[in-house]
Amino acid sequence: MSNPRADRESDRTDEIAAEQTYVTMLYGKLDELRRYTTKRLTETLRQTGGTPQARTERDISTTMYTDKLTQLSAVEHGLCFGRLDLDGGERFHIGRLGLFDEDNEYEPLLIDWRAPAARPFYLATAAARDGVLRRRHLRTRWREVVDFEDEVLDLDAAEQGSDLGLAGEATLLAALDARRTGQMGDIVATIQAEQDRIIRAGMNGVLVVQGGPGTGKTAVALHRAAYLLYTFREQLTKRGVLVVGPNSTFLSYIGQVLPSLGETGVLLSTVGGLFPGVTATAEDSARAAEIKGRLAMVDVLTAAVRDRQQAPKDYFEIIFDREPLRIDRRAVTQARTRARRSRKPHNLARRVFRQEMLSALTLRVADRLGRDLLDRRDLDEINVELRADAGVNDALDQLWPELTPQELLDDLLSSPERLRTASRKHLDDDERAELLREPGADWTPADVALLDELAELLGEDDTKEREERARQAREELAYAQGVLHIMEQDEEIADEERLRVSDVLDAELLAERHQTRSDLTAAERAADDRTWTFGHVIVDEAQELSEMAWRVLMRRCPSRSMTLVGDIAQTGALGGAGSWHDVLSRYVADRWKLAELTVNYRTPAEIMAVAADVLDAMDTSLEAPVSVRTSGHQPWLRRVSEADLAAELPGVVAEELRAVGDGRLAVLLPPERLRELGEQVAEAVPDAVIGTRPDGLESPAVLLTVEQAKGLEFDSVIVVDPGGILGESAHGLNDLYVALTRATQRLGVVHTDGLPEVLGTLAE
Ligand SMILES: Nc1ncnc2c1ncn2[C@@H]1O[C@H](COP(=O)(O)OP(=O)(O)OP(=O)(O)O)[C@@H](O)[C@H]1O
Repeated sequence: MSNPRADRESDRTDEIAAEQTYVTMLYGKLDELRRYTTKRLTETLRQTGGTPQARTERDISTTMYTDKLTQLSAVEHGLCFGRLDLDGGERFHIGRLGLFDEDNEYEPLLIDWRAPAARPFYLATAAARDGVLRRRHLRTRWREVVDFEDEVLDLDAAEQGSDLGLAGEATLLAALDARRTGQMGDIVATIQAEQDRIIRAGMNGVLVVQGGPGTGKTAVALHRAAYLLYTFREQLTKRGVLVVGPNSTFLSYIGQVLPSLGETGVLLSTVGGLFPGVTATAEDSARAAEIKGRLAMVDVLTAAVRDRQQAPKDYFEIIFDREPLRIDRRAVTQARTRARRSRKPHNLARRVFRQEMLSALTLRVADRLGRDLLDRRDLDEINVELRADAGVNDALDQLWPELTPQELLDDLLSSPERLRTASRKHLDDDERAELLREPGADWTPADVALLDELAELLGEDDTKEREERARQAREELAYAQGVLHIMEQDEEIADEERLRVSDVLDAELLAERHQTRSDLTAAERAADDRTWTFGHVIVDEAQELSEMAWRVLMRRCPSRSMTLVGDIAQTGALGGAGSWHDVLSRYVADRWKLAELTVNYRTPAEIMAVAADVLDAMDTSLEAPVSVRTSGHQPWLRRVSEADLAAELPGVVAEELRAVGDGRLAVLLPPERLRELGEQVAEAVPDAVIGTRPDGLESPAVLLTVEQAKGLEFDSVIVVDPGGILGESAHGLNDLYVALTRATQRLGVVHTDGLPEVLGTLAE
């Protein structure tokens, strides 16, 4: 008698075996491609000499083969993760890159997840099948197929499906339930339809992706970068893609996603990292950051620059040609007005100022000598002498100095006098006091936006740099000629018949070899160039950016091809966004599109029920995203007296660490408490570290402020002193909402005095 269950098992085993054969063939193809690419790269690297064109071609090939190899090694895990069975009996396997059969008219063996043909894998539903009969999710471990999940797209099945219309539900839930590693993973195998529509949206214009916590905004933003690079490769490889995140911890959390998708040509940065040569290592108070982020700072900085364009009260004298030469207010203000009217930035307008002043001083000297006796040539000579005179130059430098953004901002923020003059109309005494700092103090992220603004206001007179670069190039060429000459002499002595060095290597090429920058990617070049403009800019946690930070980003993206992802309900920064309209109207009026994500893939329903009350208290019109799953763990609540908190918290943390097993735990505290308690917990619990350390996210337990935890997730979270988090800033409710929604499995709340009302459900 046949046993239906055993039959099903054996069918399944056969199917897995068939898939294994196919997947093994794909890996064979991948290995072959790797060998071929390595060989071509080695051959290219071995070549030398040739025409400039041949060298350029070689450079291009080297970059191409290197990129290809990087891509081929990135797709090793989960190379093939899906299959589509279509109406006509056709079948496609879907994977991390496209593979073709060269022996069979380049028939596709594996379809890149970004190719149009792969789209139904993410979008097809029983109600809108798009020719798809069955969608198969393959689960693999290394190169082995371990299981699969089939979805037959017929309407009966649709009726039994989940309300959220999830694709590959079992595979998705398995991915969501997995332990977190401290590094974000990619989601290519389980992208959901609402996410796919955003990932593949057109590249032009500004797209805002608004979504609650855990809706996959970060994941979508990164997959969109990979999609755009695939689809608009040529355009974007030249200009590069910039992905902006809120802090360096977040950047290291997401750092592996794009490389795992085979994409390396993306610059990941904070706004604070966008000014070459400046590293923002200091921190502002929340209030100082808010003040520095205000749009009014443009006027303050403009005034600060004007303040450096000085005129004497009446006059002053310098010695020229052994006689006093008077520089009076009228001549200076006239030259200053002309220079300002040129509308050039300060350092470029300086040339106009100097020319005007030198002309005025020439006439003054001519008067001294008797102007009637002098002709044009005499006047020119005087002008040249004045220009070369150290005393004259010193005087002109004082009146209109050449300035760097760093010098000017440092002077401004460390001088009560200068700051008062520049900000008289815009800041009050308290606000100015908040900004004052020691001269030479380290830069903060908010300073960087000011430096960038100043770089625009000051401009850069790069005449000298250009001359210097030309001089260096000439020197390198001369050096290379010299080297070749010496080598040739040696060779002539050694062997007259041998091929001469100059036959294979010319001086220009040798000089070029000294220049190491030619093979940099667009992203690498962009990182060193403040004026670089990107092909596309993606901003994560975009709600946190200040007005001044937006100006930095808009400058980097004049085409306004941007994807901005965030959640207005999670705004924590005092100067952050209250609405997307407020942020964008200044730059693109109402020409931006909004896409929304509504399903929460991170936070289980038990935790979301608690967080939803906080959202409701913030704004009753906001809707919490719907959780895709429950975890089976009810959030817990612990009351500890204020006096016992320091003594008891390490025990609470240790107990939760045991409960979470090999998962990761975050302890979130108000900033004041973190300083107080952090060290104590870290000392008492060996597995716990304070979060800003580089290994923070990798360790079993990490202590963070809410701001530091923004965008991150953990298997378990303990929120300490919710009342303190609420009271910390005007955005206390937003911060508490962020804190509560970081966990994928478990949540605990430790409070000291009365439990805040918004967390009432926890006590029930
Ligand atoms: N389609 C998906 N398949 C598998 N995992 C997913 C999917 N979408 C999202 N996730 C997972 O859900 C978690 C939350 O995603 P993500 O961090 O991108 O959300 P977010 O909207 O940026 O959250 P927040 O606003 O709280 O920072 C991540 O672990 C992500 O990998």
